[in-house]
Amino acid sequence: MNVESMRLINFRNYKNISLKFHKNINIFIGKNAQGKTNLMEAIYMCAIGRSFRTNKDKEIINFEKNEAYIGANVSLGDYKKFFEIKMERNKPKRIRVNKTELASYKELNTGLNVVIFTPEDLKIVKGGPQERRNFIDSGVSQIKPVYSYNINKYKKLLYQRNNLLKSSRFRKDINNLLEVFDLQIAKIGTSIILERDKYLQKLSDLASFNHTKITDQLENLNLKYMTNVPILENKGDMEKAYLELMKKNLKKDLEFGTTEIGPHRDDIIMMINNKDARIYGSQGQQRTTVLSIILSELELIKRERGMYPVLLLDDVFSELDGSRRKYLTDFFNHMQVFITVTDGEDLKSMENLNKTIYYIENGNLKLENSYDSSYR
Ligand SMILES: Nc1ncnc2c1ncn2[C@@H]1O[C@H](COP(=O)(O)OP(=O)(O)OP(=O)(O)O)[C@@H](O)[C@H]1O
Repeated sequence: MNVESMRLINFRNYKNISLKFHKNINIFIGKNAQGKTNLMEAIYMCAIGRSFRTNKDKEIINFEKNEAYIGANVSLGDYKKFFEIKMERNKPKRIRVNKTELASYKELNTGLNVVIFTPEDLKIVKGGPQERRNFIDSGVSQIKPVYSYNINKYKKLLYQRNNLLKSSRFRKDINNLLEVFDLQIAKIGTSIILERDKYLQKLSDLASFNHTKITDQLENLNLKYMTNVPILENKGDMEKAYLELMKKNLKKDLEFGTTEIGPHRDDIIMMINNKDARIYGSQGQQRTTVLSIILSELELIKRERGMYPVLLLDDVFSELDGSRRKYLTDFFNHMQVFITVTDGEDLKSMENLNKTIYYIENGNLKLENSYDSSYR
């Protein structure tokens, strides 16, 4: 799959531009604050329907304007799609695919897949459990769109349950009400845990393979999914065990006004040579862990969707040392990649690869002729 072309109108610092992309490597070179990440954001939005930087669409609209537009022609194997996103101040954004309007951006999930790698991703290792849950949720959603529906439903039910717990003193019917909620929560929570567990097992095998190769057999990476609900083979039995646990914990839940049991407390433990990477990993080891995981995500999407996703590398390429950069570059043959750099020097490892380079200055683009090594 690849993004063939894109039109941006009043999108951040781009007034009105049309871009044609290379089906393999695209590079955006520019000094700081010129608009490189803005382009990554626009591509990401075509796949996921929302930004990776903000939940507020109005921030994306050019400061001086009231509307913004993204249009993108996307090739998905044998067929093509035309995505359009229109944003207006103080109105929900509108999304069209092949000129048909979608009811919500969540419906967009079945089209284009993207994997993004930014310096912020270090949080997957270093940050709190919420960062790791978000990471796993966005990974599962890309290959199983119904999953994000379940996550949203679960969050709503949990919010309502916690509100009920907090108001329990004023309600005589609290036990009956909670019973209704708990049945639904255990059902949806079980599905979420099983999906996460399945995804993480696959991801862990691939990440461990990548990590060993990147580190020249020196390090062994192991990812372990942690949940406070027992994972059982039979889904019905698991739901029952989940409900039992909720019942056992009810006294405590009522006391604190929050729900203890469930996937909102899940975490992923990342072990390098049997030591917790979050606590004992050096900055370099943590970075390599993220790289191993991101590369595994690409492979998982390929397995599930039959095509590699589009890869967005924002500000990370120059941060990697030579051998890691080489390992990453070897993946580039298979997919469309977008890379941002501030300095052309960083691109030496890609000298002989086919690519398109855009120079970016204050929301203006200059295209350097596409370079095709096969004509040399
Ligand atoms: N809504 C907006 N309207 C107009 N300009 C905006 C808007 N949002 C951000 N910008 C501008 O976009 C620029 C930042 O763009 P971007 O984040 O893409 O930079 P970058 O080239 O990736 O920089 P760096 O290398 O520092 O990461 C800034 O000049 C900022 O003022």
